[in-house]
Amino acid sequence: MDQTVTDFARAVQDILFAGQRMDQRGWVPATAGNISRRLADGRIAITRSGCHKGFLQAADVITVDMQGKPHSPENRPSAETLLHCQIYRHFPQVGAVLHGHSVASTVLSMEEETAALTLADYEVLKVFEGQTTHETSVQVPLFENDQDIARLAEVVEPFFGTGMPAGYIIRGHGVYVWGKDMPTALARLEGLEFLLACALERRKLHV
Ligand SMILES: CSCCC(=O)C(=O)COP(=O)(O)O
Ligand SMILES: [Zn+2]
Repeated sequence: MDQTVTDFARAVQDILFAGQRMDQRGWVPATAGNISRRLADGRIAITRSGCHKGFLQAADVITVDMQGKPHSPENRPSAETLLHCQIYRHFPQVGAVLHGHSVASTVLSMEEETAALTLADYEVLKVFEGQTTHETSVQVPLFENDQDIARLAEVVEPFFGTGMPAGYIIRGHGVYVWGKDMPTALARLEGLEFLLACALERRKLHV
């Protein structure tokens, strides 16, 4: 079989699996969230806008170019496609991007008054690249939500230069994470969501 076809078919399987996994964990309620995978030929495979991520069909995965333009004009890619493309442009080694709307990321990002969530002293911090001990802290940047995704991307843009080890959160909206491939991105998301759930539990204990 043609290599381009095989690569796209694998990307579709990766995206469907990720959607089911994220749905099982309660991170993509209703039609929330979006999922993408870089293809070997430079295109991006991404979820169609408005699909439930737990029940994705192969036809719900479409392709866009690095500027977010769909290859078939009748296809409407995720409303947040530009945020995926931005990550792929900044990190050539990134192969998959995930966006979810968990309770913990939504609530904590609305409650936190500073510009980042600090996650410190957790063993699971080691899920993030370069972390070898629990005696450390990771800053997850928080950005104001904006329905204008191009404008939101402009606000996020400068942070790529400063290193964003864990991903980022849009306030009251959800989290973005990425990895070299889909399993790595899913592991990062699982690690980050665990840490956010811990942080939320601790805040509840301390009220
Ligand atoms: C019901 S969630 C609102 C839109 C959103 O934030 C999201 O993640 C899903 O948008 P998409 O266009 O990718 O389906
Ligand atoms: Zn969203």
